[in-house]
Amino acid sequence: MSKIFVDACFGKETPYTPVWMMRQAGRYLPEYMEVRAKAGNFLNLCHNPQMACEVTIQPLDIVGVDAAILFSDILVVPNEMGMHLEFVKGEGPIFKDPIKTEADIDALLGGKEAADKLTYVYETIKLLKEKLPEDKALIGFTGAPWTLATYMIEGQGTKTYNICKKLIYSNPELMHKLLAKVTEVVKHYMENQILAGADVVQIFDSWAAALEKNAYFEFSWKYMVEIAEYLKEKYPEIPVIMFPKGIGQYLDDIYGNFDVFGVDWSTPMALAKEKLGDKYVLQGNMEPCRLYSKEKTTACIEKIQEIMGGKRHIFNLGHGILPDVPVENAKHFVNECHRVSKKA
Ligand SMILES: Cc1c2[nH]c(c1CCC(=O)O)Cc1[nH]c(c(CCC(=O)O)c1C)Cc1[nH]c(c(CCC(=O)O)c1C)Cc1[nH]c(c(C)c1CCC(=O)O)C2
Repeated sequence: MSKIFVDACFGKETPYTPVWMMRQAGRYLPEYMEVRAKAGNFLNLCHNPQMACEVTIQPLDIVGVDAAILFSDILVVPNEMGMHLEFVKGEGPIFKDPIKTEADIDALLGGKEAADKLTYVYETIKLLKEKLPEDKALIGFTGAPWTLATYMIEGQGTKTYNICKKLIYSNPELMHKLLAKVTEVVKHYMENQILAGADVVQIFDSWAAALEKNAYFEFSWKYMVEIAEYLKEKYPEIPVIMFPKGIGQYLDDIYGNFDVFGVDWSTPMALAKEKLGDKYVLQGNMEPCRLYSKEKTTACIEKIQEIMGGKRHIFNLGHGILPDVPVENAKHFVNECHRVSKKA
């Protein structure tokens, strides 16, 4: 049976435009909070395939999205490369011993060896393949090497990226050494997710907008394309989605072999269509805060539909759903995407 989401990723005609939401398995769902409480904490939940499988499926049953995204986190990768990871309440993720020197990079586990340690992720995918309805796609994912490196170097989330930028402008070779090492792990990580059963993969570059244009293409996009091209060469039937957040000013320079370009909420959809719509299927891009109003949600969905015309498009938010959004409004978003795009 063909999956509407996979068809849409390849730009094929579908009965309606499929929709999913970044961060769709998460804290706005009381059912998620229940499972997380049982797990004890967020990382335990990521490490437990049964529970991770359960929360991955929740948004399909509750909100009605067309694809499931594997429940995990981008930071399990540096964690399995040997960095101690903690999620501190109210502060987010913390690496207590951030990368500072070449010796720190050399000490990290690399390549397939590191990727093979993420067994709980592959177990979750295998369970999901048994449980998901045949017509629903499963999206695997990774963080982009640059976004992962920001946490590995800063030790936590950052507003200024000043330690990373100091490295980029004072010792670019060292930054490239780290990025190249993370890239090798991520290639195998994505490959392992595909072999376990992921139907589609997305690369999240959440902190793309931290870099000026030249630096962005040199320190981030190049590595994302390297990963995408590795996967497309071996697994052409698996769509690759790229999501570099906040780089609407750099669209003229986007290149590479991948299928779907994720448009964030700060980039006008019409601009993305003009610059990239012939080359890539576009995904996005409602401002997630519109979910606080059903009216504003409908208005935005109608506008996006008018621009995209139901062709070469996947509905999504322009970044993750926030924890205090009413579930009812998330359902409204999904229903409206289906309503406006349904073909007679
Ligand atoms: C930057 C980043 C991270 N993680 C991720 C990114 C890139 C995507 C993005 O930009 O949103 C990706 C991610 N994180 C999570 C998913 C699951 C799948 C999904 O539903 O999208 C995905 C795809 C679960 C999560 N990852 C996290 C949660 C919240 C943890 C909890 O349950 O308390 C979830 C559901 C925690 C997390 N994880 C991360 C941070 C900064 C935080 C804390 C911030 C916060 O609390 O929102 C790192």
